Amino acid sequence: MPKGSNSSFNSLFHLLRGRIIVSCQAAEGDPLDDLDTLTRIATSVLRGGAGGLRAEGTTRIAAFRALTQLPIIGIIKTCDANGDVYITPDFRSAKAVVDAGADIVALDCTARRLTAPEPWTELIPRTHTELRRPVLADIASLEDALAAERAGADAVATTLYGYTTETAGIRSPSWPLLQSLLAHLTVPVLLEGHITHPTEALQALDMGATAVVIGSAITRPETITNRFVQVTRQTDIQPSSK
Ligand SMILES: CC(=O)N[C@H](C=O)[C@@H](O)[C@H](O)[C@H](O)COP(=O)(O)O
Repeated sequence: MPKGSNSSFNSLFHLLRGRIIVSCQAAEGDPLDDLDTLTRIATSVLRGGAGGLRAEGTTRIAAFRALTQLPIIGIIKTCDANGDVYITPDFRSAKAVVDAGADIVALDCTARRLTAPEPWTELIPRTHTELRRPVLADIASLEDALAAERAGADAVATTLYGYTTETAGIRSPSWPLLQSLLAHLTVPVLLEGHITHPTEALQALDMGATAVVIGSAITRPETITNRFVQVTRQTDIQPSSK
C-alpha cells in the first residue's frame, strides 16, 4: 500500500469503511497479557471477519503485522501515577509504532495533552511528514475532535470518552457525541469504546460512522463473564423446587 500522501491516508480509512476493527489488547497483569495468546486472539478475530486491528506495543504490532495486510492501528499506552491513560504521547512512541509495522498511528488528542512537552498539535504534522503515516485522533469530546481536525488529524475515534476528568467513569457509548462529531467534522469518525452488543455497532454505522473499534466485548473473557455475573446476581432467582 503506498504510504505518505493524503490520498493514500484517505484510502486506508476508505478500506475500513463499514468494518469492525478489533482492539486486541490485555492490561498488565491480565492472564491474557502474553504475546502468543494475543497473537492467537488476533488470528481468531481475523478469521471472524475483522476489517482491521488495533494493537498496543511494538512486539504485538510486529506480531500482528505478520498475520495480515489489513490496516493496523498502532499505539503505545502509558499510565501516570493516578492511573490516567495516555495514548502514544510523544514522537518516540509514534516512531516505534510505525517501525513495528502499524499503518495508522493513534495519538491522544485530548485537551489535557495540549500542555504536554510534546503536544499533539506538533505530533500530528511530524507523524505525517517524518513517519508518512495517517493519524487517528483519540478524543473525548467534540472540542478535542474539532481541534484535532484543525491540526490535521486524518480521522477521529471516541476512544478516550470515559477516560478524561470530564467524562470519568462513563462506560457506555455516547450517541449524542457521535452525532455531533458526524455533524461537525469532515474527516472519518470511528466509534470506539464501551460497545457491548452488535446492535450498537450497527447503530453507529447506520448513523454514519466510518467504522467501529471493539475491544473488551470480543477479546476479554474476564469482562464478558463479569457482565453475565452482574446481570444474573441482580435477578432475584427463586431456588428450583426440584
Ligand atoms: C482507554 C483505552 O486505553 N482504550 C484502549 C485503546 O486502545 C483499549 O484498551 C480499548 O480496548 C479500546 O479502546 C476499545 O475499547 P473497549 O475495550 O471499551 O471496546
